[in-house]
Amino acid sequence: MTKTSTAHRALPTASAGQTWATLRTEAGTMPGLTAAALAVAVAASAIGLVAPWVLGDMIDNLLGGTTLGHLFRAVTVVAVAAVLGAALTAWATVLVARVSATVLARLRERALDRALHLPVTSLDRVGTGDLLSRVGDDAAVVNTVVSTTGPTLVSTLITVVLTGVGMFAVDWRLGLAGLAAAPLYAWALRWYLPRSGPYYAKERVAAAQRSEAIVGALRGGTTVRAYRLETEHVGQIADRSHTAMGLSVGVFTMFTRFVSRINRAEFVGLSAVLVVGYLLVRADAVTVGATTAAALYFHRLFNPLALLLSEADALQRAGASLARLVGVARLPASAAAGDPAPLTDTSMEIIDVTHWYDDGPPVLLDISLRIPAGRRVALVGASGAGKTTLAAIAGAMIAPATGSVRIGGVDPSTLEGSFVRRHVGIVTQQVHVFSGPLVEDLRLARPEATEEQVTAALDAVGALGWVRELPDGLYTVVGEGAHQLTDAQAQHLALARLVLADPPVAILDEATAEAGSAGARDLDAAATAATAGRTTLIVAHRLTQAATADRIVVLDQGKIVETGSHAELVSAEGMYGRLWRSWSGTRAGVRDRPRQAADRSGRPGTGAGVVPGTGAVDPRTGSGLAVPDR
Ligand SMILES: Nc1ncnc2c1ncn2[C@@H]1O[C@H](COP(=O)(O)OP(=O)(O)OP(=O)(O)O)[C@@H](O)[C@H]1O
Repeated sequence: MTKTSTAHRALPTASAGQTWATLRTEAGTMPGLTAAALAVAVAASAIGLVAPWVLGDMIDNLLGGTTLGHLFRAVTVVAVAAVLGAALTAWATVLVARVSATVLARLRERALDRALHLPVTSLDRVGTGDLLSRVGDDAAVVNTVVSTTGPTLVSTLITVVLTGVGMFAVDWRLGLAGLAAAPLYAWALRWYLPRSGPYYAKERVAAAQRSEAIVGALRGGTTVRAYRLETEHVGQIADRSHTAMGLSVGVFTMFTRFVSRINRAEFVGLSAVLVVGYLLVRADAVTVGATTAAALYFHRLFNPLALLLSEADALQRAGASLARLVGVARLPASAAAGDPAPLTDTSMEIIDVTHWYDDGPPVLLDISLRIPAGRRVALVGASGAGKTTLAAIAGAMIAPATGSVRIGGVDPSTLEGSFVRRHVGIVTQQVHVFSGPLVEDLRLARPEATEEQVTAALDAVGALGWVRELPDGLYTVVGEGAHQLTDAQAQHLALARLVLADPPVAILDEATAEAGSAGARDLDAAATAATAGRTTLIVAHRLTQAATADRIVVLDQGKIVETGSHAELVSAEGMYGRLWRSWSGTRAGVRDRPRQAADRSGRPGTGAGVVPGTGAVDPRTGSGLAVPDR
């Protein structure tokens, strides 16, 4: 069976057509509310046409000699139209805001849902930054437009269209005269848009740099004072403030010039209507009242047009943000099907799996592997050999390009994601510790767990000692801005969560500690305890992790090159045997070496262990594959 690889190089951005289609579909799920919002907005704008019309009519009547009663009726109609128009406008604003806010909220939720269901490797690849900026910054940009100017813009747009129609209804020649302003409006916009975008971007960067200078100086206050750097820092902040201020003034000046161009367009348009009106009145083609109505209609366009034009760049920005949000929201929903049959057999089978990312070369080739229920298999190989990819496929985090996986004889891709998660526990290299009391972090694995059960799980993985020593023990608030845990402690927690969740199948891929260190011994013992009795696939970043497994599978460039028990592989003198001997020889030196700086993923050094191709122990980590500490 061939499946499409689900890894994404970057999160998609929707095209304009797709964005509109998504918005229409979303609005279409609330047909009553959407139709009511549009109808009320159209009625509110249409009622605004009444006053100029009546005033024009009144002027004609005055010129023709009218009665006081006629005049009074006209004034009453204008007053009623004004009150009704105000009420309808307010109502339309509320309805449009309700529709747009609901659509945005749904899009945001959907985008978050799709993002959280992305295959883990894809998420690693695209980075959480892009994702956060889409569901955070982009949604906020759209939200600002939707909640502040959005409803006004919708009614403004309708007003512009209806007023234009109104002008043509009075007299088509007067309508055409009004249109004379259109090129000038377009020209003003063409002048403004290409300048405003970059200017605003520069202004935002300058403002960010100013904040950075201020925050940097405040955070490093002690050092700044200790080295008497106050003057330099104040100078730097002043420089940046000056730049930001200069840009803000520049933005304002540019906007003022833009407004003057709009005013020019208004002047030309109104003059054209009046001149054409004068000529038509002289030729007896229209009345003075009709010309007045047309001029009033045109005047009525001033504010809406100015608003639309001045918000054009905000709209452009909101459009771009919306397309990014919709791009993620349109990702296919996670496959969920089938009635989950209870797992009676907990063996795991990987059948003829070949995998590649995007259009890249295969990173796994024809892998077949069976782990009998309750047994532990270790994956060993150089960095990039495909261990993490195979573990991710085994844990149904990504679908293989070809081939399949069976857990208890069932293909996990045909089961509900939550069902798979209940039966397959995964401990990855990056453990996230959620902010809050430590006990709550552990209860993520089993919300109903009692304090005794949580304590027992910590005890099982040997973490109870250090947890008790924390300022508030189990209730210590951990995570960002609170008590910081080390990488190894975070891994301990992940293993304790595994014990609490108690899945029959476990997949471990951690490379926190350096081989030979006390931390590694603790984590290896913790992993052994946490996986006892479970069908386990462990990505061995240290020889110590592999040696205790029931079976070791050596991967090289995506292929299985050796398999057997530790003893068998050592005596076979293949790749594993060479690594073993090499590592044993350097073990004393490794033990004394200080821990390398963690890389981006929180793993020490390369985290890999084996230098590709050579089969030698990586001199940077000294990890390679594992010798149990004796
Ligand atoms: N999401 C991804 N998109 C594209 N290529 C990827 C992705 N993840 C891994 N790869 C590539 O697939 C190959 C196998 O990577 P994988 O992480 O599975 O190897 P590994 O043996 O686990 O390595 P390490 O020990 O360094 O983690 C590598 O060439 C890697 O660059």
